[in-house]
Amino acid sequence: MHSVHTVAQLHEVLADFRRAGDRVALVPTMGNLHAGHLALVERARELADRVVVSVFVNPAQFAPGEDFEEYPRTLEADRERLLEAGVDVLFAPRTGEMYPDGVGAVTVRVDRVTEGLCSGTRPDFFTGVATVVTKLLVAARPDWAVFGKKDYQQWVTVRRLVRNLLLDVEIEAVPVVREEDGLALSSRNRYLSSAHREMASGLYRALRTAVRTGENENLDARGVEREAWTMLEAAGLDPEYTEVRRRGDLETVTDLQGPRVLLAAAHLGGTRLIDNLEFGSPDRTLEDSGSCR
Ligand SMILES: Nc1ncnc2c1ncn2[C@@H]1O[C@H](COP(=O)(O)OP(=O)(O)OP(=O)(O)O)[C@@H](O)[C@H]1O
Ligand SMILES: CC(C)(CO)[C@@H](O)C(=O)[O-]
Ligand code: BAL
Repeated sequence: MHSVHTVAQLHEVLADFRRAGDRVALVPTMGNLHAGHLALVERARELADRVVVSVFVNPAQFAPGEDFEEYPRTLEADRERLLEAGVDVLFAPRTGEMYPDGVGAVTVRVDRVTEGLCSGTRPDFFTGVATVVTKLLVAARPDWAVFGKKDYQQWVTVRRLVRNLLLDVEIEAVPVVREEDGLALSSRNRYLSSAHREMASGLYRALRTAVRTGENENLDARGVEREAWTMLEAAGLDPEYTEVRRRGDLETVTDLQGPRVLLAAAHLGGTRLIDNLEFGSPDRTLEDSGSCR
């Protein structure tokens, strides 16, 4: 496995792959790798001849007061896991490499799909993500880039970004990987105390129960959201949002007729958790074509 830290080194390695006719998939991460990330790597290996994983804790997506400093940085352990997983290139740039003229010198802003949901408490988050993902795609020029549906609004944002910047890359999504009790794997789970870790499975339970109740009792979207909110509070979590949107493009909806996703964020102690559950009828056009507003 090549371990590279600069864009010039990355280009050198990629040029060799291209000369051999190999196709490349990129998996962007912030490191502290777990089985969720490895599912992305596995999908990337199915798609492409060569897999590049980036590990970069992107300062632009953290607001002042968020956990940029504390975010777990475990590059040596990450390197070992990627080697075992058969990854070809680990790209771990320093901040100056990604932001030569400083964070904020150039930004990429995606509108509409970034409104509401996680933007409610993290208003600049998706601009930070869109900016760094654009840079990573330009640096690596992959044929595919693979994202997790755990960060659902991020995935939709990236699809809209790629479509509207006319970037020649396919965005591939991987379903949420969960612990046995249903908690979505996330690097931030390690912030949870053991008592809160037990309570954290209440997030996915609330989503499942709310969807089931909505379908059984013919609730509308607002009814499902209220149900999820109540379930979260009953499980001892502090809800930030619970929202039903159209699956795949996050259009706002009032009813449950068609492809839907219930998304939620909730707090436990100082830890913020997000999760989502897709439901309703399948809509291949929304999910496969990258169609966005
Ligand atoms: N449980 C999971 N299932 C599927 N994909 C995941 C999961 N966890 C993370 N990913 C995906 O891995 C990629 C990198 O995510 P990231 O490095 O931020 O990990 P994370 O565990 O989500 O960390 P954080 O706690 O910061 O949100 C993203 O595309 C994200 O959606
Ligand atoms: C996509 C990403 C790597 C951009 O920093 C990050 O938001 C993440 O890990 O989900
Ligand atoms: N997994 C998304 C990155 C973040 O929350 O900062």
